[in-house]
Amino acid sequence: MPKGRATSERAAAEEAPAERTSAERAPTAGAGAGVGAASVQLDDVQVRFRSKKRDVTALSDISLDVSPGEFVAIVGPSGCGKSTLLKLVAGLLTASSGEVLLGGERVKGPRHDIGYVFQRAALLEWRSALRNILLQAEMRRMPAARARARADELIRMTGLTGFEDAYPHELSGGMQQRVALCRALLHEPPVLLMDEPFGALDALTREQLNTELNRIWRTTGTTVLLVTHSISEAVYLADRVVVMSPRPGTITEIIEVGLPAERDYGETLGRPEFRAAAARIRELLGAVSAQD
Ligand SMILES: Nc1ncnc2c1ncn2[C@@H]1O[C@H](COP(=O)(O)OP(=O)(O)OP(=O)(O)O)[C@@H](O)[C@H]1O
Repeated sequence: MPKGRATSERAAAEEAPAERTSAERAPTAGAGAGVGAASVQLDDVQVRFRSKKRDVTALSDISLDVSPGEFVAIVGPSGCGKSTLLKLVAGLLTASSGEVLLGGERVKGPRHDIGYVFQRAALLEWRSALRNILLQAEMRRMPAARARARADELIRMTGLTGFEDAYPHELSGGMQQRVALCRALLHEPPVLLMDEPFGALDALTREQLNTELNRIWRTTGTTVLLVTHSISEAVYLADRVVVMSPRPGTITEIIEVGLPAERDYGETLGRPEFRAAAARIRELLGAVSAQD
């Protein structure tokens, strides 16, 4: 295999890269029934980026406790530090002050056990959908039979059956994002981090994927942190929505959505709890952001 290709394959798998600790195998408190989900805690976190040209405080006074199995959405104006917050949890960035804990353990460096999904699916074009998903297993040396069974299950859940041998260029944007989601979930991560995963999709595909993500979250029981610019996506999917202020990002308010875990899309959008939460978030964000 060419060297560049091997490096790209490693980088792609790193999106959701080893073994969970016993602390992370705590029972799931949320809606799901499945894998061990981890808690996430940020305690008085501040992040400053310093260079010769500028000194930017991206996050300030961030304290947040996410229970195992909980779904938390993060909304806020562009540049308020949402992606920075996810990178802290993944250990890709270190806080300037304060602490970040995953499953009760301090995050000291990149956490290869988590799942990460980005706006762009970042699939390897020379691998089929199934082989893109199984890349995760190869990098982790998961037993082949277990990996294949899990991949098949995720493929079924995401409606990709029949497209296992299709290459990325043969898949729609929504299907590519489904493959990225399967890859991120293959090793049953204790935490799934999603950074605007559906931002580049059309409204209808986004709705479908929201419904699938709600079902997958309930089935796997993993903890999810989702960054989104869509208020309705945040409220439809989350147990709680964290609303952030413009830079330096602080937490303005945390909204309890108060909806049952199982959510029919159309029915949920008409519910008073949904409308109340969405209205409050819109009010908090004011004119500064958010698509809907
Ligand atoms: N590696 C970095 N070096 C310097 N500054 C950075 C770095 N990463 C982020 N920043 C700055 O930190 C602030 C927060 O960035 P971040 O990407 O977290 O915002 P965001 O809320 O995710 O934005 P968007 O919604 O536009 O994606 C921005 O001002 C950005 O310029």
